[in-house]
Amino acid sequence: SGTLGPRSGTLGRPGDRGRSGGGEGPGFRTRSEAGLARHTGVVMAAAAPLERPCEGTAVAAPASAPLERLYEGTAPGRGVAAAGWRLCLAHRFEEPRQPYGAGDVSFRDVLRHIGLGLRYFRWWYKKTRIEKKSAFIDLLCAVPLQQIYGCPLGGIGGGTITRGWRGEFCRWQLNPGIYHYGTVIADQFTVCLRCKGQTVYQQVLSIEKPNTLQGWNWGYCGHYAFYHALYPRAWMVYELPGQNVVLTCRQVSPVIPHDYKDSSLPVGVFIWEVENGRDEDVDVSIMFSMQNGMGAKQDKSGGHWNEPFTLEKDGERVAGVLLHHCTRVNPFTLAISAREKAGTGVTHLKAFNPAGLGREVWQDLLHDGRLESPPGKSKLTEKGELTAAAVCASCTVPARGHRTLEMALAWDMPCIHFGSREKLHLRRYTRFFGSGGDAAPALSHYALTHYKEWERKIEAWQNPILENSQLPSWYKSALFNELYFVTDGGTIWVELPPDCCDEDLRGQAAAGMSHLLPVLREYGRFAYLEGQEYRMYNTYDVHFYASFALVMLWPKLQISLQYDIAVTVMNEDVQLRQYLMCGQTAQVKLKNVVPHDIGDPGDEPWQRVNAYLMHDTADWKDLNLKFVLQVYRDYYLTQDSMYLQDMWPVCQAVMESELKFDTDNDGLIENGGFADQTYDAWVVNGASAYCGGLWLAAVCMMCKMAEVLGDAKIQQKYMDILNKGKEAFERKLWNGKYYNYDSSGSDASNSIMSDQCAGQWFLGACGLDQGEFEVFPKSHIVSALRTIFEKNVMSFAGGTMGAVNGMRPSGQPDTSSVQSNEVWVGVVYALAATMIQEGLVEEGFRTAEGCYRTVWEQLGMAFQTPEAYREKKVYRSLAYMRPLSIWSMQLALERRASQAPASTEPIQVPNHP
Ligand SMILES: CC(C)CCC[C@@H](C)[C@H]1CC[C@H]2[C@@H]3CC=C4C[C@@H](O[C@@H]5O[C@H](CO)[C@@H](O)[C@H](O)[C@H]5O)CC[C@]4(C)[C@H]3CC[C@]12C
Repeated sequence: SGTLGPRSGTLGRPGDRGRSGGGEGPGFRTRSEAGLARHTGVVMAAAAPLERPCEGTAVAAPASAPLERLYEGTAPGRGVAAAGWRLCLAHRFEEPRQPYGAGDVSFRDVLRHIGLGLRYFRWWYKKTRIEKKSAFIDLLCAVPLQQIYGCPLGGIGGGTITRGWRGEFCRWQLNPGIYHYGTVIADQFTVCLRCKGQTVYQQVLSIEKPNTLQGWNWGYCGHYAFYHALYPRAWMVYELPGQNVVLTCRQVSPVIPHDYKDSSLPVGVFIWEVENGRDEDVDVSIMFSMQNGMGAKQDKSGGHWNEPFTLEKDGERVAGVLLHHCTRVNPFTLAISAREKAGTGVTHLKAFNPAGLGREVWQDLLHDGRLESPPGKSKLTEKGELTAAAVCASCTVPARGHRTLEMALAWDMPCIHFGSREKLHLRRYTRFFGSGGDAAPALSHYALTHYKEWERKIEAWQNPILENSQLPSWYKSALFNELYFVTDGGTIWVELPPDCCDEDLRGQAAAGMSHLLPVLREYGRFAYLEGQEYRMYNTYDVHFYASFALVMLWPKLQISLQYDIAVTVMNEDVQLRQYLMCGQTAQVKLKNVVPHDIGDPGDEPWQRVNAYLMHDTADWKDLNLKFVLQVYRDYYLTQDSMYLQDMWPVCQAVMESELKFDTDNDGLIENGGFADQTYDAWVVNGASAYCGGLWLAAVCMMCKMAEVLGDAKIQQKYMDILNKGKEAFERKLWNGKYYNYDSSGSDASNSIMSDQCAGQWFLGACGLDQGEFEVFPKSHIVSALRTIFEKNVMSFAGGTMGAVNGMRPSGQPDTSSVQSNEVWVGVVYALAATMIQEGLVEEGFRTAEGCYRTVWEQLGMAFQTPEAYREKKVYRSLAYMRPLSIWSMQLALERRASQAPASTEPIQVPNHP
């Protein structure tokens, strides 16, 4: 009976009926048909989707973690990482969260924001309904939550294609910064097994049962497979029920710290490890099928076509199909391919109709485990017509043996236009692969011949952390998996044109930033969105948190980004517009202030900054300070003195602008009585823990930078301010346990803000937190952090959801604004880092763990970590930049490790108080 059952020992147990999903053979309708085929060697094709419910009586779960509970396989897969985010393909996330909407706003908040609501609606209507453009934040059409996402494919800035954890190709960012959400059903891997010249099993490796391509055998039983993500790699392990064959697909993207070439490539590689547990040889084929397009309406716009290709170079041969997607704006070519080598044959089908039954493809593969295709190019698609292609890699796996098949997906969209279509930009990878639009074969070849090197580098980077037994497993998953946003944050990485004639840049270079042009020429321009739903590039108040990932892993990109910000500081945009929060009219951008963002991909980023029009951010208190803090932090970590020298005048200019916010001349800035900082719907009045703390830290760093640069006059100026400001800060805000939210004396001014130590966070990260540089008394910082841990963390949701932004001293979340009772994941990771810096290591881990478990395990928001969630019901802004701040935890840990004698004890998580 052995070959048809999932495996010996499970076959025939109660509740097993129908559980084998697609395991009964190549499109067999019933077990008796399968049995007949087995005995007679007759193979039948699937005609219609087979109703094989794979639910049944639950059996003892081999895995303990909740996300793996439903896994019924026993195979560990081949080479799967130990740490990471793992779940069974049959898993379902139970908690149905909603995007924050008007219905979630309390009556008090409705009254508070009625003006904004009306102004926003008027603006939104004009933008989306009259101008037919999309809104940079669409509050009225939030992206619905889909608990499906897994690791994205692709390097940095060349676009990304996200695969879901069930293997689907479902999130597309090929047009820069613009997301298309949709699973393309034709994009699949299909396995065909043949023994002694007969096909014995053919199955789409998907648990879907779609209503197209119904001639394919869908509905693989998710209980026999699991997904494991450890960005930039992911594994899918499939036990083929009844076949004694295990497939492990390892997905690799070139995301390699300190690498500025391969990390820019728009490619992903799939390495299929096939383990044959049988006593006979098996011929195994993996077919990779793909639609020409991303499932959007342009797929039917006509004029698309496919063609086969082979490329042999340095004795390595790659074969596949190019899918030319010929849109008017941002045309691109997709390439699916496989590596040909001794014992591995590659065949293809250059075109099929993905909207039909797909029988011709299925039967073709079923027949001999290969694909046949007429020679030459396909014809152009007609309007309304879709086309797809497939490539198939085949080999013989000896009895009890193992073989590897290597496949790749590449996409080549070298020249891009943003929404305004004013300027043509060349992506970073074009400097290595050209901008002619014909690079897909070379990209595929390069990916398939270099992925081993990429993996060696990825392992050399990740292993010291993964092998550190002191670190909890969830942290290892969080640290690497949150990094997805560096590529999948609508990220773009473009070249500065060689003949750059941008007057603004030239002016700045002449005005003293001697390394501006060399840096931008060598490393290009980098930008990522505030969030996939908050479509603004390099939102600076948020990047402040996320920048740790960039400066630690790709420091040159952080430096390049900072140069871009420095240029915008010097520029102005005199156009007037109305701001939505308060309704006042003011200039888009003032000179000598840091912008909120460098623009909307729907417009012309870099050219027109400040896409954000909720507030006039020239009056925000945090942006200028965050520039100064990053400049010194970057210098401290990179020791790049040219950068420091170039940024110094800019730091002085923004600090001069900031000084006007010290209205009472006590050395401490005051907030303006509106939400004038990153918490842009949480009003602050007078001196505040958050902005006041950032201010003192920035003043301290000005002193330090002046010292490094030998500018005694400026050093003295800022020393004087610092001494006065420190005294004012303690006097106005310290209450004996923590720093009050603000000094306004309002009902909520003594709220406990989770982010009150943000200034100390940066000081500590730069080693400026002790001795002559101690800005905040150590004992006060530790007391504040302990209070936050006790109140914002442990008294909120039982200590299981991270830290709420604002907590009343009574232990109730602060509901004085729509943001004070939210948890901001990126703020929580930053808080955890601050705790670690200050020696509250266990508290730090406990705090951060709540967010990881909530987002990744409870809410099913993997690879789309939101900006915020509340204790119940709602979240806000999926796939957000700020959580990259988790890398500051790593910096804090590394700093501690370099200072303390080594310990082998795992980090203990404290119990509830
Ligand atoms: C009259 C209506 C029925 C009542 C309507 C109330 C709503 C208008 C408001 C309730 C909640 C408000 C939103 C809260 C958060 C926002 C985010 C902000 O953008 C970015 O936010 C980051 C903080 O999360 C910040 O750090 C970044 O710098 C910002 O780029 C934009 C405003 C808003 C969407 C805000 C808008 C109004 C409400 C929906």
